Amino acid sequence: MAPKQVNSFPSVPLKDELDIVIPTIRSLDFLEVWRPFFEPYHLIIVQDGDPTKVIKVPDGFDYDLYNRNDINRILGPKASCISFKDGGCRCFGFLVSKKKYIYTVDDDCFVAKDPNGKDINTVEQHLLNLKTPSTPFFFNTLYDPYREGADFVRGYPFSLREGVPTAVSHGLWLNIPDYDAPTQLVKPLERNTRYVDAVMTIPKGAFYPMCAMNLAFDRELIGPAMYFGLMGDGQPISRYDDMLAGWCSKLICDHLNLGVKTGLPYLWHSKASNPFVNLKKEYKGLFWQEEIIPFFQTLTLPKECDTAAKCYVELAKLIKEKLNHIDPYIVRLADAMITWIDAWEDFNPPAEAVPAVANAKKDAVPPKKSK
Ligand SMILES: O=c1ccn([C@@H]2O[C@H](COP(=O)(O)OP(=O)(O)O[C@H]3O[C@@H](CO)[C@H](O)[C@H]3O)[C@@H](O)[C@H]2O)c(=O)[nH]1
Ligand SMILES: [Mn+2]
Repeated sequence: MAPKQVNSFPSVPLKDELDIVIPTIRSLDFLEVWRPFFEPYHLIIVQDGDPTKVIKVPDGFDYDLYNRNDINRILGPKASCISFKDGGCRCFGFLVSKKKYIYTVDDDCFVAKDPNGKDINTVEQHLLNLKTPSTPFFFNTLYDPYREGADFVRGYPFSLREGVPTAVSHGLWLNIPDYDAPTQLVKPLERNTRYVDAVMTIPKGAFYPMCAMNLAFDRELIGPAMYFGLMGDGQPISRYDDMLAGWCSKLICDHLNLGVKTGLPYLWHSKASNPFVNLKKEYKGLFWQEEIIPFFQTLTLPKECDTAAKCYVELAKLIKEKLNHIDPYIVRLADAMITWIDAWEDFNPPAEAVPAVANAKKDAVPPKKSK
């Protein structure tokens, strides 16, 4: 029985281990309030919308900024799998990063305070979540057993106390909650004021609505599954970018015995997007999901799928085969999932790839600009 890991916050920023990916179609002024926590890290900014618009990055940050022209130049025909005019474009940042961990955050999210009035360093908490094990096979009723001041409760099998590696850390939001359009419409003034001091592993076999506003993950474990789909311009659906990635990544985490955590850290979500615009963007998802989610709930991947990429390719095939009756879009989506994996492997060659070829491809990506 392995000694229980007692976790403490990483003492220094782990800038060599983590990139921060920000999709934006507006402004990056929000970075000012995050400076104490974000400045040590490399930012990958994915500028959506009009590439001729100049989006200013506040001085002092180390960043690469990619607009649509860069994405097209770098990916060539494979750029077709990256959404345009939807926050899902952020997954381009996941593709080009070279770091083990990714933290992705929206540009209308700010630093929240904990009940003691202390500013919450979301990066630190996410790293802690990712660096400590998950417990998907048996629920610990005292929540995260690896946390200071907690442990496994009586009756928790000792054979399961080592836990499994954590692949995803899903943070939450105070103020504007991530509601769908119908809920936003009927509860326009509702604000989330409840700070729940807990981190929980989402049990194996359970799915969840993954929101990308405050999300971190281990690229090496689950990166290939973090594709944010074909959304926005020219597509029949939007605002289901992170939902798709959530369903796919959770199925694959369950298959590979990896963990997904939700809860701390919180951030402050400031902007309520227009519920009528959102309804138009997401309405197909509201009814498609009633069929898509049971598909994921009843799916078993073959045991030969022993990496996230292999699982993802198999999943794309099954989606194309089993869900194409929903809408012709599903076929395009499944094809785009394969294109994504092709692009992923151009930048992140599988271990068995020929080093010479892999290096040539990897070096073909000059960033647009960095400081
Ligand atoms: O066309 C676009 C629209 C937005 N973005 C960037 O994406 C994020 C989120 O945008 P926004 O805050 O307007 O969206 P919300 O309604 O608050 O939240 C949705 O976004 C996803 C979570 O991230 C999910 O779909 C919903 O929860 C901002 O950074 C925008 O700048 C974009 O790049 N292109
Ligand atoms: Mn928002």
